[in-house]
Amino acid sequence: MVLLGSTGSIGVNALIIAKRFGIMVEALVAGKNIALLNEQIKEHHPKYVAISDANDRKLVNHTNVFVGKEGILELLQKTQSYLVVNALVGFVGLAPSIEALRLGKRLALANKESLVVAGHLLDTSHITPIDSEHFGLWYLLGKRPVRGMTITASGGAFRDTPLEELGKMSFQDALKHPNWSMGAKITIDSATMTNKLFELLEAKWLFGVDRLDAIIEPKSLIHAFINFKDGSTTAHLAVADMKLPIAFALVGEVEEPILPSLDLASIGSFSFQKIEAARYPIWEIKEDVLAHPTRGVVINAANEVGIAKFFNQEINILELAERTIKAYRHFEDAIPKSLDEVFEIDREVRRYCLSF
Ligand SMILES: NC(=O)C1=CN([C@@H]2O[C@H](COP(=O)(O)OP(=O)(O)OC[C@H]3O[C@@H](n4cnc5c(N)ncnc54)[C@H](OP(=O)(O)O)[C@@H]3O)[C@@H](O)[C@H]2O)C=CC1
Ligand SMILES: CC(=O)[C@@H](O)[C@H](O)COP(=O)(O)O
Ligand SMILES: [Mn+2]
Repeated sequence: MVLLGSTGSIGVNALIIAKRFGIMVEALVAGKNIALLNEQIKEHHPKYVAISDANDRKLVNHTNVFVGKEGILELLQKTQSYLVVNALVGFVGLAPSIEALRLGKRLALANKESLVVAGHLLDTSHITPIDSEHFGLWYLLGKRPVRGMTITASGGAFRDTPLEELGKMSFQDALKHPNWSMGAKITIDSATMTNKLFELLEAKWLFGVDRLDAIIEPKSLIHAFINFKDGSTTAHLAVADMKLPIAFALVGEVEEPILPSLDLASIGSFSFQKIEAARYPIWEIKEDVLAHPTRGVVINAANEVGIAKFFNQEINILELAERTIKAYRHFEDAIPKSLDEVFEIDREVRRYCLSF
């Protein structure tokens, strides 16, 4: 396989699964964590490697090193592997997703931003999602007609913070996810509920279902529900650990233990809460976004600019969502009809969001 984002939270888990199932690792792509990349090279012996920064090339213990965004595409073109795992974070993951699909490879996709910004332009029949909720939905789907789908949210780092204190919370506070250990960007998206908005779009493009919703389940043990036309609802439950969705994405069918079963008696109870826009302002536009799912590129670009500003302490977490909503309303006609237009709109929205 080819693994993009090998030094991240999903990347590290993907290598654990690859080792367990004897999957050959043909190429590794990382960003700035060269120390970990070197350890991975030593253990997995990839034929090709790519990194983000040319200055780090001399630090990499490998002779076939590609560099930068173009380098990732060149590396993909060299590889023979059918399976590409895209665990890059953010918009930077889109071009490699497009290239992997263009090359006829199967795309195991953790980089949900690819689907958020261009889901209507990608061939999802060649994509296997690596996301706990979408894995849950896929696991539950059978032949029976579906009425709707509901995914769960943890509520993120600020689910119990008094509303009047939200504006004072720091980037570091937002990184304290209650249940999952993940990279910084998705953890911030979880605190703002933008991750769940993205996941609704992801579900829309993957499953083609229009009735989509999300609900808070604070234990992150229930990941997804399917409401069938007949009135039945089924739920997918599993320990909060990405190794299960990753194993299925890498291996296909898995018939051996990946995670322990849940002990329902010790869990005792489940509770559910509505997602309120007072705590998660991004939720104000949820219905509109679901009615206009091709506008995800605007939300993503504004959100990425906003996260950088939140990190630099230029704005607080409520302003992050407000700015995204402002951009979403400003660019209401920005509907990409081609992949080129996705890149164009992304650039334009970033310029706009940096101007205020
Ligand atoms: N973590 C999770 O449990 C889940 C994650 N996802 C999605 O999976 C994706 C990855 O998330 P996660 O693993 O948490 O993120 P991390 O931040 O932990 O990892 C991101 C990876 O991408 C690499 N990277 C970032 N920018 C570049 C670049 N310009 N060039 C090359 N490599 C780059 C990083 O390299 P380095 O660290 O070396 O700089 C790292 O290997 C995201 O889209 C996220 O939404 C989805 C569901 C669950
Ligand atoms: C592990 C995973 O799939 C994440 O996307 C998770 O859903 C994030 O947690 P939240 O439910 O807090 O967004
Ligand atoms: Mn998820």
